[in-house]
Amino acid sequence: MAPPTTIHKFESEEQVAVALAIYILHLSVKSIAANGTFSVVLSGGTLIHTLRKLTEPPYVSSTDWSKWLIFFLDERVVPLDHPDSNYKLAYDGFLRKVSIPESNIYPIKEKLSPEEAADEYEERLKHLVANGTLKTSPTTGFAKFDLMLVGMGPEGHVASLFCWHFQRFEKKKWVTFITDSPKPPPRRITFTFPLINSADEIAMVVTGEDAADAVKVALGKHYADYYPLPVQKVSPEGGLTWFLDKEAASEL
Ligand SMILES: O=C(O)[C@H](O)[C@@H](O)[C@H](O)[C@H](O)COP(=O)(O)O
Repeated sequence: MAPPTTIHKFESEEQVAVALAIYILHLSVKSIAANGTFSVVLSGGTLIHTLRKLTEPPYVSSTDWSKWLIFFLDERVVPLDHPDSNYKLAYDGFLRKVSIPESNIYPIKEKLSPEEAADEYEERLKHLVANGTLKTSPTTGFAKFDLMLVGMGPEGHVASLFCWHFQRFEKKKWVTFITDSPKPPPRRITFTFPLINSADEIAMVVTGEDAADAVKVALGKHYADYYPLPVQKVSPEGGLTWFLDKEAASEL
């Protein structure tokens, strides 16, 4: 059965940021009470800016940051201090402003090829499942994160799973790689759909008018028979919640 999908539309990106912070904090309290931790997967892109309210009062003091575990949905294979690094983006815009212990943050390993970096990240996730740090999905056997925060490109890509690129069809691997990403830089690693869809909760966070056409394809009523965009394959075991501003929702 398809998971429940909730669509929130807001007048402004500022309202998206506030609603997103409240939604995340609510989930953090629930997960920490249930598991003792809150495992969160971050995208790059505009999402990190939209997370800004979490770092500000009153939200910043409404969660136990020491229980958060941070992972990366996709990452550019560059040094962690490179301007293209999603880790650097997340660190500068979010992580350095809150008190998540460094040992709870899982960036990619540097100085590996894309293939090696993907394999190493997958092995690390499997180890965290084996030692009980991460939950596992009883249905798929993949790791089950409490929350994935997913952005979407204007042509409907999510993570580094792009239209017309085979990585979107991966069934077995947890993490794979791409060396010809149409969005620069070309060398990246990315979670696969089976891992993404094993999540408890996914928030699709999409703002700005560039995204409006793909939002219409993903959520509109008349496009179901066309070849699906990557974003249309997002279907987590738990809930799916869309956060849209007026511009992103303008074609709905
Ligand atoms: O490496 C990346 O670029 C991101 O992780 C990517 O998957 C991003 O989430 C989308 O491209 C949306 O990006 P925007 O929100 O900037 O459009």
